[in-house]
Amino acid sequence: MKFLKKLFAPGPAKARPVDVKKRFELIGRVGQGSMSKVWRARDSMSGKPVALKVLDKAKTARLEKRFVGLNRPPEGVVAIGLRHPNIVRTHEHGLTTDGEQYLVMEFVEGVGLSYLVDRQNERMKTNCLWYAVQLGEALDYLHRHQWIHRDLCPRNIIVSDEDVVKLIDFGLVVPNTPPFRAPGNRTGTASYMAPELIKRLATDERIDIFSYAVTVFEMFAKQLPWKTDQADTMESVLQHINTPPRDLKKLVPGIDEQVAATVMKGLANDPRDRWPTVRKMVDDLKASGRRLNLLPADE
Ligand SMILES: Nc1ncnc2c1ncn2[C@@H]1O[C@H](COP(=O)(O)OP(=O)(O)OP(=O)(O)O)[C@@H](O)[C@H]1O
Repeated sequence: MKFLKKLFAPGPAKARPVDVKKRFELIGRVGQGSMSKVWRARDSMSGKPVALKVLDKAKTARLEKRFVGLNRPPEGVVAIGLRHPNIVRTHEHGLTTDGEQYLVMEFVEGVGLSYLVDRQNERMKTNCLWYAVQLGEALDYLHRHQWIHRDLCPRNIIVSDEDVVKLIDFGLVVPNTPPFRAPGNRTGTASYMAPELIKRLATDERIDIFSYAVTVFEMFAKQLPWKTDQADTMESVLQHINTPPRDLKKLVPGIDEQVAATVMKGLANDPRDRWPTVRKMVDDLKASGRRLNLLPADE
């Protein structure tokens, strides 16, 4: 309850809207997400390089309609409170003079996890398990702080030049409270959505465990657990929702049996058959990592 009170307590007096074009030197666009524009920028107040994310007003309003009456905290409010080495640090959030939400973040120099999944280069092969563990730590942090991410997938993850995994997008995060766990909308990315979410049943943090397992499966195999000729749509996902996933061990012949089994358990159709917590799944991956000598010495 304390958490809820804090979350919905009236905030400090509203900050003034910011004219981002005046305040920031926009060096170049780095990303076009489906909901926003992101720039590499320099903050004229601090002189520091930052990532500036400006959310599309119309698209954000459409998304908010899906949570009407639930008082969902906006992305900036969620992001500003997160402090974890595997979560991008948000320094500031607010409204632009055009009425758009903006976030100022640390700029992560690196590549998208989607790129590494696709390339399957030496770097990816050597670090795959280590990246998976780091991502799991970020998710465990979110769950311990009573959030459900709802959109975990390679598109929302950057791997820094120092091989540090950073979760970057909190646009669909919801509090892990009864109103948000009730059956309802299907926001997220279709191929990573848990069956209970697709079937519009009650959900909880185990939907993230499913998305995490799909992501890790893809990191090892380059392919999704379910074969599909079609794009990432709800229709194609509905076609395979009741069929078992492909066996990671068969798709990636050299993979360690325990690692493969850990990932497959995260993909169980019934959430009760999945890992009960992401902590348990990450600890299992970590134990394999230590046995196989695939983690840094201090892990
Ligand atoms: N802090 C950051 N540092 C460097 N690049 C970033 C940062 N944040 C975002 N980006 C880049 O901007 C892109 C879009 O960001 P993000 O995923 O947060 O936007 P979005 O509109 O919520 O996207 P979507 O809804 O499609 O997932 C990312 O894929 C990444 O390339």
